[in-house]
Amino acid sequence: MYGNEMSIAYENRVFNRRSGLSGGRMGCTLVTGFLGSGKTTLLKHILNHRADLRVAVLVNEFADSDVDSLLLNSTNLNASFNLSTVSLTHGCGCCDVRGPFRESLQRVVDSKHNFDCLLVETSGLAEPDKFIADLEAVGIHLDMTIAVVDAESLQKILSIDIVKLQLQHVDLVLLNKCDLATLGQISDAEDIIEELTGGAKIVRSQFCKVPLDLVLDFGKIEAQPEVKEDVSVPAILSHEALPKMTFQVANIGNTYVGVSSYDQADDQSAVASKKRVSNEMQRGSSHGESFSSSTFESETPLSLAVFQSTILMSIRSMHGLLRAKGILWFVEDRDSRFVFQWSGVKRVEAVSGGPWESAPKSCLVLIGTDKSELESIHLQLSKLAEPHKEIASCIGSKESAQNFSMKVAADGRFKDPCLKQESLVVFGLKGSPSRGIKESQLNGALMRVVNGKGSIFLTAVTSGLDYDLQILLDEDSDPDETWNEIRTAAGAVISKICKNFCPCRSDLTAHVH
Ligand SMILES: Nc1nc2c(ncn2[C@@H]2O[C@H](COP(=O)(O)OP(=O)(O)OP(=O)(O)O)[C@@H](O)[C@H]2O)c(=O)[nH]1
Repeated sequence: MYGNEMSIAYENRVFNRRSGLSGGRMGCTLVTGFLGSGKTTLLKHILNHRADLRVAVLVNEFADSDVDSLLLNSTNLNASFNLSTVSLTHGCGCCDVRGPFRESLQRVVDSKHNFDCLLVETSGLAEPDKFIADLEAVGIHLDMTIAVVDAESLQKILSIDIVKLQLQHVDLVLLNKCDLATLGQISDAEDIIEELTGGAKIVRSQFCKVPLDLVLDFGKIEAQPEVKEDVSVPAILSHEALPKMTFQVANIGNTYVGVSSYDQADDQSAVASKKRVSNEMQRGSSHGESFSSSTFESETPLSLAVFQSTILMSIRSMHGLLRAKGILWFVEDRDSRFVFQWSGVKRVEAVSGGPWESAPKSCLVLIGTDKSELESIHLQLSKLAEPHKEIASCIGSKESAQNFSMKVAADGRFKDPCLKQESLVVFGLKGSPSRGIKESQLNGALMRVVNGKGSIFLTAVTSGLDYDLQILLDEDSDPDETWNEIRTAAGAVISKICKNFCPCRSDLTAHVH
């Protein structure tokens, strides 16, 4: 825990609780912000640094899959807190006042855990105001509403009405992803936010790393009496958002494909507030009249080679795609569970944090404005996941991979590369922990820069402090071109990170080179 993350008010609260002083209403921090801005990242940051604070978390998801719970790894998280996880399905916090959202809130209030505070992550397409009545109804006090904003992409998404609505009644704006944005983008975003919020506090952040007393109102967290832990009560409730209309379901072997969407014209059961959001979207969006989400699930591993050469290419060419996220299982690296993220200005990440803890499967959610684009990706994914495709899928090129490895090995800024599965090269820039440069910073940034250009798809595998990148050289890959692109991107990343994080830049640059 960082020294400055806990305020005196927090310490007082812990002291009071330990002294058995009873308290009043539970406080809530409502986290809003457009799709992919960094809301879950903020939640993870708070949970990782919460010390002994009893935090209940409620996640409201637009898609009909419980993917945020997977990405938050809530089962593990709760296990480490000695708590159980409950996933809630159906209903919507922002549209159904008597639905599961209020029930979940009531469960948090009634919980024997005596939570100190509640965090609610709204879906990236929800209006935060809609949650307030429910909080009040169950006796939870709204301490603050925080909007997380992607500094790099704010200007591009301003035409979407919900982006502006989400900024209307907030107390604090985390201007996030400042590592990706230029100084010009950051200051333009600050001007826009100031105008839209009427002067809310704005704090710049990278990966939402901010002191906890900025985002939790410790002053208002009342002292709660200590109680015996009841592990049957959840700390993290993953709450799926909108009742969906399924318009296509295919069943191929063990692969289940469902496309669902929220479409006002189709969904007569939508309640008034949801309809209003949709109508406002219609007016504000240049694409179609509503948002759609599609969920792909497969218990057959996908070919990484085909995924990068066809699916990713198609995804990149989609005009209406706003967000993609999920867990991927690849034939070429069966042991790794890749978390796939597509957000903001076509930023793509696929990071594996370790092996599978349950039966491997892929689950990918796409959210966008063009239903037909989503359907088309669906079809491609379902073909890719057909069991007989698995054998034919290893189409990497050993020769190209060896050629590429030799080039990496000759560049002193990189660690020694190795080959995995013949055509999969594992490589990465060297970090320098003693000088404050982490492998994860360098290689994470390198992955984002290279993947952002669109012709190469890097995945990352992490273990402890190690952060390796993987590239699959397929039959069409030109090792020289590939290496040139990665080498150039590496130079840019090193220079930016050295410039941002260390005053004695020349020293660090010399070391890394
Ligand atoms: N480079 C960079 N990436 C970030 C930062 N904050 C978050 N991300 C990445 O952005 C992606 C989306 O972050 P999430 O926290 O899942 O965003 P979200 O708002 O919860 O997304 P939805 O729930 O789908 O609306 C992930 O790949 C994060 O790792 C940041 O400050 N810099």
